[in-house]
Amino acid sequence: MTAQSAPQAPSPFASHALAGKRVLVTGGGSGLGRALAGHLVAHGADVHLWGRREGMLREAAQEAAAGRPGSVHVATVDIRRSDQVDEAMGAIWAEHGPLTSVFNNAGANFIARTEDLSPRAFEAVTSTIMDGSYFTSTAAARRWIADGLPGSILSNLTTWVWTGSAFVVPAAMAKAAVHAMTMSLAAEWARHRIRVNAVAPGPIPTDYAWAMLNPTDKSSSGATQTDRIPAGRTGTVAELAHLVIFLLSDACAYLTGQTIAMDGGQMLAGPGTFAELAKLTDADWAEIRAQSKAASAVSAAQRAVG
Ligand SMILES: CCCCCCCCCCC/C=C/C(=O)SCCNC(=O)CCNC(=O)[C@H](O)C(C)(C)COP(=O)(O)OP(=O)(O)OC[C@H]1O[C@@H](n2cnc3c(N)ncnc32)[C@H](O)[C@@H]1OP(=O)(O)O
Ligand SMILES: NC(=O)C1=CN([C@@H]2O[C@H](COP(=O)(O)OP(=O)(O)OC[C@H]3O[C@@H](n4cnc5c(N)ncnc54)[C@H](OP(=O)(O)O)[C@@H]3O)[C@@H](O)[C@H]2O)C=CC1
Repeated sequence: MTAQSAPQAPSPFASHALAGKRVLVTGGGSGLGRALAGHLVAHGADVHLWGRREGMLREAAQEAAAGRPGSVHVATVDIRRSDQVDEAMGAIWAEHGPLTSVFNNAGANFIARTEDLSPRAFEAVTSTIMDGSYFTSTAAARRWIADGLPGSILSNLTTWVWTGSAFVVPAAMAKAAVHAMTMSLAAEWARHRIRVNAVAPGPIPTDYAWAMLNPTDKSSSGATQTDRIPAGRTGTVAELAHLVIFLLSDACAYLTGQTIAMDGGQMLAGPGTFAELAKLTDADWAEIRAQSKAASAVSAAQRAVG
């Protein structure tokens, strides 16, 4: 299969689609969170970026706020620490006003044989994804509920929540836990007008994810190979941004409890399917048809009825 080039995917949304929204993006100093921040600002949102590296957060804010100075704010927060999360959330409420939306995007991951992982390695990954998403979501929601305000929580998961994945077991487990949180809190908090959803992107190359998931020339796998994706390419930040903007907007106020995959068909083209036959030529298919029809004719000739 030849790799397809990504379409430009212009935004289908008006530039005010997120006007009045104040969105927290965890893990906003790098990768997807950093790139998404610019799209959120371009659609009218004010954005708060959290992460542990102050320099990167400041650079990211400058980049994202280029079109609207003052629209992006940063704070250094380790989301594994509930005390830090609560203090930083309180500071947003006090200094900027209530958030409208939380995007649980921060993540930690690396490929490793599970039998080699130390307890600290397991915890480094699971606490970032699971505890961090829980602490951040509840710190915002407690305030929304107390203030009688609506809110929207969105988490950045992966298709491993449905398939699992070998060699990234702590991340697959923790993302599945956040998937469960998404469904559970959607039902619990709908009466407070708090929506809880998630996205599950397929591969969208970012520097750190690829350093962690495909670090050597022997570590390439179906998870990161373009030719194993039916769409023939990886996803783009713009495509993810459009889904995120829609889910954070008021256009889908009745949509809650859902995890939406956007992976070019990757998850559905696993090794137990025939998806790899997309590489066959017309001649290959003609030969396949001839062979299977011949086998069918033999079997038909042996039938006693019909
Ligand atoms: C099946 C269908 C296919 C689907 C395909 C989907 C395609 C792509 C999907 C991508 C999904 C998700 C990707 C990502 O999340 S990528 C994000 C990557 N970004 C990050 O990880 C950013 C944050 N990362 C970090 O902070 C660090 O990398 C780390 C996770 C290691 C945590 O750092 P921290 O400073 O907290 O921890 P330490 O360095 O002190 O280490 C803690 C213990 O962990 C051990 N360790 C660290 N690295 C490794 C390693 N590479 N292998 C094994 N063990 C490791 C370390 O030794 C410490 O343990 P000990 O004290 O016991 O030694
Ligand atoms: N790239 C891809 O193909 C895919 C990515 N995803 C998900 O998208 C998200 C972003 O990944 P990506 O942009 O690729 O990778 P990055 O490594 O660039 O992003 C991860 C971010 O999380 C932050 N982070 C990690 N630990 C903490 C912590 N304890 N407290 C606060 N922030 C933290 C990091 O900043 P710092 O280290 O400064 O704290 C970093 O900015 C992840 O959840 C990932 O699982 C999902 C599917 C596919």
